[in-house]
Amino acid sequence: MADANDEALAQLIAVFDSQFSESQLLAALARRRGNVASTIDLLLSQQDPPAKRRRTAISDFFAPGPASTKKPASPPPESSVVQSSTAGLRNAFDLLGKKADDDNDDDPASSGGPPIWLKADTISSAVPCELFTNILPPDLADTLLRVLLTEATTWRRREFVLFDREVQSPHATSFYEDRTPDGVSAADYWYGGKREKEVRTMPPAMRAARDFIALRVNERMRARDAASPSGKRHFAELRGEWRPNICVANSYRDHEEGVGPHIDKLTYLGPRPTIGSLSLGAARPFRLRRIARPGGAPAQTFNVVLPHNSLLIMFPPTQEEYRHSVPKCQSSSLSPHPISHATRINLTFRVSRQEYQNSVPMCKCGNPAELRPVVKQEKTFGRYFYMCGTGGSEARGIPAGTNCGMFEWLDVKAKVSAAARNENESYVW
Ligand SMILES: O=C(O)CCC(=O)C(=O)O
Ligand SMILES: [Fe+2]
Repeated sequence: MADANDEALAQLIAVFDSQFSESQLLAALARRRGNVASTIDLLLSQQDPPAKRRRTAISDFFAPGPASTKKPASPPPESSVVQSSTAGLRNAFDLLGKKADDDNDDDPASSGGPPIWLKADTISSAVPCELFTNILPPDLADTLLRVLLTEATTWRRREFVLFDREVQSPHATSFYEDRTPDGVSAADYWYGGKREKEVRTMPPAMRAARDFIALRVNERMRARDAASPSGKRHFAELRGEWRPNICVANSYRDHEEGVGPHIDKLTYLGPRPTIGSLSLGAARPFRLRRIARPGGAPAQTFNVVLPHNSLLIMFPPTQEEYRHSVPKCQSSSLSPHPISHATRINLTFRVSRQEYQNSVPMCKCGNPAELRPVVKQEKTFGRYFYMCGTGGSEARGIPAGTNCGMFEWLDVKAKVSAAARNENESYVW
């Protein structure tokens, strides 16, 4: 096979994972005379009768994202532990018939062994994560939980259509930022192709928690740098201090709620992010599923219970090699908390990197594209690409929820050199 074809094939596999065989991809590529964007359009149109499209993109819908603006959030209910939801809408887990602990998201042929249960003292030997219990002073953890239970009454549930029924995401979400003079701007925070208008300012208890978490994460990052074979961090990672300026908040009312398997969006974080995840309230299992890849380790499910006031640090390459989820679970697998009862709140602190945030390419819908890692293809493993975040644009004749076929490789080395040049310039200046 010619090199150009190889490259094109790799791009198609990066977009479609295993939805088409190699020969189908090559046939489509030949029909479109080697033009990758046009081949993507062709395959999307073949693959996607409307109902199918919804099904294939379902894990995206479960991933934290903005609520639809179709309906306003309902007014805060009386009890502070119940978040807003729109009466009458079913949660998407129910409609899919998701059973407790069901996480059948991967290729069944490569399902790996039985789930492995991890704890704080065993987790880092199995996955690129560390878990710390009692991370915050207990009073701060309880205060923050109370503050967030109140805030969560106005967090949003995403609404979308699944098998022609309107459903809600099985969790409520909001975004917070701590805007520093050179920090991220709320107005520019886009998610899933939509501008996120409701970015909130971190309340003081959240900032205080963030500071404790940053201390621990930086200490562990330095230790990992020192222990790495080169004694250095991977070149594509964030350089220097980990200063989280954005936070995604999620609330799960009870064991029936959760978030489906996903990889966090890398658009603002860049490749190989480190994410600090604080759990508050009810304790319940969190799941990491290693993605099977030819030439890589087989698929494998790992579970870990995340208790109140614990910090899970997801180091690289968690986002590149695993999907994570909070599966719907048995009520007996959830330990209620005296303040929040069955409700669990999670805060993921993240660093939005200027060099990524400020130069997101636009897709053909006119929306910022999404940055994703190649996860399954051995030849292009380690690379990243931008693609349409399934936004659509009525003005441009691209129906809402439709992928426009935009695809672009990220040149990580060029990005790193440009960032280094900028740093040097600021020293000279
Ligand atoms: O609730 C959790 O532990 C995970 C939340 C999550 O995956 C996310 O915010 O991306
Ligand atoms: Fe996530």
